[in-house]
Amino acid sequence: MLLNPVISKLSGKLVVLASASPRRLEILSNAGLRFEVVPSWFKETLDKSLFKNPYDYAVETAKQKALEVAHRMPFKHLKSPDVVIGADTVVTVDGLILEKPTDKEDAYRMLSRLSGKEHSVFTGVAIVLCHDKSGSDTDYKVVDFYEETKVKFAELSEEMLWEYINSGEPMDKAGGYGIQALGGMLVEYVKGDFLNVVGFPLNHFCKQLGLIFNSPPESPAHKVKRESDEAWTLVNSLSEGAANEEVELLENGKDCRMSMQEQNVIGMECSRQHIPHSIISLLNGFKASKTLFTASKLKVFDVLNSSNSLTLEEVAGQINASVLGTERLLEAAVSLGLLEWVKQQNTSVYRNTEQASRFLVSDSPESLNGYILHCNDMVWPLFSHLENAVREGTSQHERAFGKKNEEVFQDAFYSKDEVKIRFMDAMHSIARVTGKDVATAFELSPYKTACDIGGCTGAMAYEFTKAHPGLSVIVFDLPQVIEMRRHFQPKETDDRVSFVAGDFFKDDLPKADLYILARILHDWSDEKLHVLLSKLSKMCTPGCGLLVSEIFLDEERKRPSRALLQALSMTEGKQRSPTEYSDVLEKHGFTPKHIKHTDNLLDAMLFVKEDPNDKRTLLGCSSASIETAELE
Ligand SMILES: C[S@@+](CC[C@H](N)C(=O)[O-])C[C@H]1O[C@@H](n2cnc3c(N)ncnc32)[C@H](O)[C@@H]1O
Repeated sequence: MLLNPVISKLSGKLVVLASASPRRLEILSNAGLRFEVVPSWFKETLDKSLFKNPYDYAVETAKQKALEVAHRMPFKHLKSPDVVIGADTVVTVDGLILEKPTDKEDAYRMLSRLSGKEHSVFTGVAIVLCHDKSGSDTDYKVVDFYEETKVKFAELSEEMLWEYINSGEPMDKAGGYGIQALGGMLVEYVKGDFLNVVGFPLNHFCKQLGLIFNSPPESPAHKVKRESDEAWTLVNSLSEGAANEEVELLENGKDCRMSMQEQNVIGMECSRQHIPHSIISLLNGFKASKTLFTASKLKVFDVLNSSNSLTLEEVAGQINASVLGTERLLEAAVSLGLLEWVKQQNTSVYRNTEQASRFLVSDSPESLNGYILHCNDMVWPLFSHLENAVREGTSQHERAFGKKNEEVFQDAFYSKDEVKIRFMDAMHSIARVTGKDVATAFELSPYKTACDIGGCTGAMAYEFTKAHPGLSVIVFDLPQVIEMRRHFQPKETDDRVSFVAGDFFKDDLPKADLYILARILHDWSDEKLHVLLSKLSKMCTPGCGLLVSEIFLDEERKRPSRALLQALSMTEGKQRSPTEYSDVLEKHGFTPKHIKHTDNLLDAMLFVKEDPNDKRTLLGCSSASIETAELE
């Protein structure tokens, strides 16, 4: 277990990431770190001219971001973090520091400066260690560092620059590009840590953690305790300067001493007997999911939300469960970072973590509760028959629910009102959280009327009208769904959203100049897609748009695993890559124009209906942009 333990050394501590960047969040959570996100309120307004070097500026900004959160949390969040991580990434070229572009013109200026040249990307990182001295008094120790990576851009043509700027990707990124997505196509080479360019130098960070948490050698009496502590190995092995030092590896009760050089020579002799962390996570993954589902179903997060904090007995009383069972559930939830267990005066109480308050409490604006209950009641029983699903290549609906499932939606989801509301709630919760990113993925001002095909509760449609003041949206869905839509009406309704009932395979579709297909196409086979797409193709005049939002597989169909795992319980649908979607859509005259990976569950692709007699520019999209989309 050589990779993860330095991170797991932090388990049990309240670690906070003082950054809203989804890329930093992804890098750190992929590394196995458990943390809460509390975006810093520190404004990035330090006077750059006061800093001798660009990295001094990035480090100071990172430090101020982290300290602001460390100081704020005890008062605003009523809890004290143990460790706060701040980071700031800047790009430097020609002696200038480039941060995030303020608008498209600014992005253009930045990217033209980078064109054809090598530049440096610096990420400053600050790790604030908070130590409670007594009562309200806290000591802060700051460890900071920076990492530099050099990146060379290819020569960028004007069309390429604007194509990239219009994709929307540059706007929230230092230097105006994201190397992990479309921006990767602009890059000729990278010298140094790639993740540093993405926004967080993971390797350097782990080394610093190793240094911070590397305790001095202890007496043999302490070693016995350490045998169960996986964290020990990496804390030592990642310590900076440890290359020639003796490190201690305690594996399965054996104490092997060797230098770091020896470890390299004899390979993983000592660590071979460790089960890889990824396999342990998989072995326990279903237990963790079911813990989340059960806590949601028993309304643990709701009762804690209404009282802020409760003792074990109080939670058990409110959720109407045994004290012993509740204790096990709450302890497991604490270990998963869903709850906190804190001492208050003479008692210990449970509280929701920041993330649980945002995403797990059923009436919070970003609640995923509907989707979680759908996973528990609908997806979980299907997955318990996975072996049969694989053997037979069919949906296991009949085995799981005792009923045939000939028409996916009508039979599985809409046969009973209770099940229908649960399914709609699941769609609603995901659409509310992802809708804004999908709605703002592309410049849509040429379109005035849109139709959200299979738009369910209208949650996505409301995000589109919010984002595009000139757009009105018709939500088209099955009659059984439309009749229930009032259950999900938002507080502020919008006259520009209207609802039409119908079957998209059989009935006429409303006329619009943009059609939205969010999480629709993956549900159907290629044959059914052709039925729907030929109807859409007939409705569309040249220039009409078609926005597909799905989880896109990569071209090798290897990732993301959440899409491939979802496919395991599908009835007749399948997950597809951008090229696979393009292939199907192009057969119906829709040309791919732009793609956006939103970093927020759903990706999006914009297609435009071509005039069969005129393959040239439509709606301001040049043929160069078509090529870019095809390359994707
Ligand atoms: C997976 S949900 C996606 C909902 C919504 N677009 C979203 O992203 O939240 C699929 C939607 O398609 C609708 N649907 C399925 N078959 C349909 C049909 N034949 N005609 C109209 N709507 C249909 C379902 O009722 C459901 O609302």
